[in-house]
Amino acid sequence: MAASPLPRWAPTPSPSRPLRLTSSTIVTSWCSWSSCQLSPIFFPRRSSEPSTPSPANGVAGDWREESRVSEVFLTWEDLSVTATNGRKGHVVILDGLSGYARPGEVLALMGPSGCGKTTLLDALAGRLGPSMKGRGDIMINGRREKLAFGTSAYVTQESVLMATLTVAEAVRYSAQLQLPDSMSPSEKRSRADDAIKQMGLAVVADTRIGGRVSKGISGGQRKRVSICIELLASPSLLFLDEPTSGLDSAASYHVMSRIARIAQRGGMTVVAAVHQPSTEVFELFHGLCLMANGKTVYFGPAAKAIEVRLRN
Ligand SMILES: Nc1ncnc2c1ncn2[C@@H]1O[C@H](COP(=O)(O)OP(=O)(O)OP(=O)(O)O)[C@@H](O)[C@H]1O
Repeated sequence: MAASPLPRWAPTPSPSRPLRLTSSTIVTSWCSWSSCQLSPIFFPRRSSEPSTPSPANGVAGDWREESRVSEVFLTWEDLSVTATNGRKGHVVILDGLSGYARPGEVLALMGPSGCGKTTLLDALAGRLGPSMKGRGDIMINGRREKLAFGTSAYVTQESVLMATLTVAEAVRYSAQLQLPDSMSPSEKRSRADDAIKQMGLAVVADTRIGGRVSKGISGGQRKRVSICIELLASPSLLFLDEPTSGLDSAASYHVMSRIARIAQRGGMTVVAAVHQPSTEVFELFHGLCLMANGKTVYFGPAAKAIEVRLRN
């Protein structure tokens, strides 16, 4: 069998399974944002949890049984990524990052262009390319486990949508293809229609998506269609790479507020790389991971980051 290009510790997708909480799932109790030590970096303390397998403590690093979880506490500890870069040898892209993302909350990854936001998202989502090598621990609910297929979704910067389809057609076709055979076509259609409503796309459901040649829905609506398609399988963990890039502040707010609301209602964990958000968008974030040169320079509540900045 060919070796997987993905790092051993990455949450790798696996064959389709229902999303249910199993007895093997440990739901760890974390300190609340407010009680955590602040700046420069803090890390959640776990309750009396069984020892977590990690290279550091010498426990075998093999994946345990797949977890089928309805809520995901995602943590990463001492996470580093290096890229093999021709003559230059190895380039360190991420250097010893630690952090976490919690159910019902949006964690924003911010920092200057090239600081490593997309690489961190890719590492957490198990999507590092073959030229990248990761080291460190990534844990799902306190354990190094595989995520069952459908538990996580990733929305990339570029949306790949067919210009000739209407919004409803695109989402319904995706539902027919993505959702399990155990669902009837009418259940799949109704799931698609619910997702369209949740993302505020009902008014443009019958409008063509459009493209460069034929004008269709707006850029913000297009972003929401891409996210809507990823939400069809009700993922517990959503990765978003620049969900607001190219949008004006009103459209950005519309996209992010929908995501924050869906996360809060459904206990979904969201990790989003975001560029220069407006104040209104920033206020939607629960957590902030501020990065520079592949390192974390602040990890904590987004609201506290402003206080820290004002104090210093
Ligand atoms: N395969 C690779 N080989 C070598 N260097 C790479 C590779 N992929 C990314 N990099 C470098 O790693 C750094 C981080 O890239 P990354 O895309 O994660 O940054 P980013 O913060 O998401 O940037 P942006 O905000 O511009 O999208 C950059 O300097 C980039 O050039």
